[in-house]
Formats: sequence, C-alpha cells, structure tokens
Amino acid sequence: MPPKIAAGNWKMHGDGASLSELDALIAAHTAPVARIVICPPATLIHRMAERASGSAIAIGGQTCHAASQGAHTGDIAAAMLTDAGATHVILGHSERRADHAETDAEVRAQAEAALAAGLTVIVCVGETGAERDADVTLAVVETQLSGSIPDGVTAATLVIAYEPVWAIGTGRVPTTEQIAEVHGAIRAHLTTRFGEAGREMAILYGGSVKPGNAAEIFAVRDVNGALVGGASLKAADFAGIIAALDAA
Ligand SMILES: O=C(CO)COP(=O)(O)O
Repeated sequence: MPPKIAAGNWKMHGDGASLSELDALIAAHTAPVARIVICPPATLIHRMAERASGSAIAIGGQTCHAASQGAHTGDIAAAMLTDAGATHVILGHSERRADHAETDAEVRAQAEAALAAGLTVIVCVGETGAERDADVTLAVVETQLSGSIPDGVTAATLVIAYEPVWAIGTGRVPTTEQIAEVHGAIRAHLTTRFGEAGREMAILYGGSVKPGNAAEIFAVRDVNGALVGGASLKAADFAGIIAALDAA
C-alpha cells in the first residue's frame, strides 16, 4: 500500500506569527497514521524545521533550482533546502509552471537535483479548465508525467500530486469519477514505468480540499492523500483533513 500523505502548501502566505499554527499541528498529531508535510515559504523553512524536529511533521520547500549553486538571483538550490531542515520539495506546481514558465524538462531537472540532495519530491501535474473542456486531460497529464519524472525514483522518493488547475483556490472540485479516472491513469503510468514500485507510490489529489469534502475524496481509489493550499494555513482546518485521511 502507498503511504497516506497530507501535505500543506502554504504558497506565499505566512510569517513568524504563523509558527503558532505549526505548534498547534504538532501538538495535535503525536501519532498520526498519515505522514504530514508542511511546505511554507522559504523564509520559514529553517524555523519550522527546528520547531518540528522530533515531531510527526515534516517540512518541505515549494520549488528548487536544477543547479547546485551559481548566479541565479532569488533561487534556492536543493541542498540549501536540506541544509535548512527540509525533507520534501514540491516541484512543477501549476503556479510555478504559469508564473515562471517552468517546463516539464525543467521540472525533471529540478527533481534530479532534489533527489541528489536527498529530498522526496512531490511532482505536480494537472490540466487547465480549457484542457478539461477540450477533453485532453489524460493526454496532458500523461505528457507531464513522462516529461517531469526522472528515472530511478522509488516510492520513498516520489510523490505525485494531481491538481486540476481549475480546482485550485476556486472551491470547485472534480467529481469522484473524474478524480478516479485521472488517478487511475497516473497509477497505470507509474506501474508501467516503474513496475512494482509504481504501485507503492503515493498519488495525492489537490484543489479545494476542505475538511467537509476530504472524506469523499479519500474514499476514491488510488487517492492516497491530499496536497492542500488554503485549508492548510489554519491548523484546525488541516487537522480535519488529516483526521479524514487517518480514517480512510
Ligand atoms: O494548489 C493547491 C495545493 O498545492 C491547492 O490549493 P487550494 O487547496 O487552496 O485549492
């Protein structure tokens, strides 16, 4: 069975005052079934990793550069994330693909750098609303998977997040049938490419996951957890999602 993972993507939210949300999360989850990962802005990674040390909560970055160092103003190397205490990194999020024109090839290069630094990568894929309307969702996701995932990954080092762009921050969620179809296609891709290991890789759903809809989503076949944006910012909301995953 793939691990259950509840990952929170804080995006460009949070400052020192938000550390209390992490404290609340740590206190409420001493022995969760699910693995819990919080990916705060880079400025909070070190502080959060120190606070979460010895707890059930892991800390991750939101992107990294493909190069190990160099003249790349504003960027962060994978080894800098591990140095700050991160164990995970989100790569290829649709907001990075849109805002920074990241391509599948770049995401793959970032993933290779992250794996070399010892990080577990959470690679994001997902169609836009226009692509869903044009009925090319599975083809789009297949292209992203083929282009973004490096060779040599294992169930311990690769997590996939299926995040339909039209469901992010909108309150719109695909039907359980739509989620099942794409997660099934992702599972088929992973097993075709990685064999038995592909059966053990976690596939997360992301896009408007809330405490109120989490149980229904986690009941879908091949959904092994969630990548949560807005509802991960408040420990009480995220705890509701974690509880639904623990119970699934
Ligand atoms: O993009 C997301 C997580 O990476 C999802 O964001 P929301 O949960 O805010 O829709």
